[in-house]
Amino acid sequence: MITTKDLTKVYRSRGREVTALDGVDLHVREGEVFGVVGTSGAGKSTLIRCVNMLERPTSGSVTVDGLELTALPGSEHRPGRELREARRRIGMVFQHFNLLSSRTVQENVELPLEIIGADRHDRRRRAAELLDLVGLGEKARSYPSQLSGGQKQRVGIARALAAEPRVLLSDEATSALDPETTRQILALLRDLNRQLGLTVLLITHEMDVIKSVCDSAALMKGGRVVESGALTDLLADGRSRLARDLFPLGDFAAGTASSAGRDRTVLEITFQGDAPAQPFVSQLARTYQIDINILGAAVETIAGRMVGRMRVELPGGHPDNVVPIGYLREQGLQVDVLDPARPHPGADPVTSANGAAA
Ligand SMILES: Nc1ncnc2c1ncn2[C@@H]1O[C@H](COP(=O)(O)OP(=O)(O)OP(=O)(O)O)[C@@H](O)[C@H]1O
Repeated sequence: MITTKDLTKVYRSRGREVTALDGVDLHVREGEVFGVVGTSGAGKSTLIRCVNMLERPTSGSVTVDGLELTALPGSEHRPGRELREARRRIGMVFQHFNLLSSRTVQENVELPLEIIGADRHDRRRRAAELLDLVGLGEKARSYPSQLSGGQKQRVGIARALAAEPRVLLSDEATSALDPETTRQILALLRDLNRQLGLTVLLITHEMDVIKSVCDSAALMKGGRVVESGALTDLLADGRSRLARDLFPLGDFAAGTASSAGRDRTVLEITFQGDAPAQPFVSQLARTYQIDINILGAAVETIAGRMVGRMRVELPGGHPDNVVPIGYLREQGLQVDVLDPARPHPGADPVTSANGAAA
């Protein structure tokens, strides 16, 4: 639904050049919620602004719903007719809502319809429908200053949907909201994605946003996408940095004090879906008559799916445990053997669960 190929954006100001995007390839499938995460300055805002051509990329292509926007004439400030029409089919939600304070809620939602010349009756009907859809039917005559942050963002979402877009872009839509309101707005985005078949591309610096609402994600760093994919695939990849940030196990020691100096093997076992139903630790202990030390465990719901991770210690070195490790893998579990000297595979997280830079 959205594809960028080798997208670059170089800003030039006062003789300096800043490469904000450095060859970004992104593919967002129709009907999915796709999150782009990364620390400040990674290029997320530039990417989303290039997707709807609020910024014209320096090179590369952007295709949305089968139309190559980069091939359409016009600059970012003076887009041609085709580009203006294509942009209307892309809704955009902003961090600071961008509502007009002199207009009522209803009039804010009607604005995109006024611009495309819809008649008054249709505008009113459509705005009323959208306000009901976002749960704000009774606030139609209020002004933005009379609304809470969450309500303002609901108006922003209703306005973004006015021209019936197939794609919704969200630029840090929940960053200015408290955690409970964030949860409600993300749930609304998810509902709209499902009810309307809307494809959603959102950018965020918060891993929790990715975890609670996205089907797929990309991690950006220094203007590049360093990793991307469906969350379930990323979580099944022991080397995925995104997976590790999405689901940190915590700072469990790679080994215990009692085992210090002794030969041991530390495993990290990741399970998804039905796999946790199996009592694999006790089965392993019984089958191979070994004592298993559990160093840490956590279970989370990510992309609507239960995912668990457990760190265990087995007696003996890696060569002694090849058979038990093979047994676990045969059960459909993902098993990573940790290096005791470097206990966190794929370490060097770029964001933490609460979004702070690491
Ligand atoms: N209009 C501009 N002119 C010059 N440089 C810019 C401009 N906009 C962004 N940049 C630079 O491009 C880089 C990427 O910025 P961008 O805003 O896309 O990052 P971001 O990941 O969205 O960061 P944040 O989370 O802080 O918004 C940064 O180095 C930034 O300073």
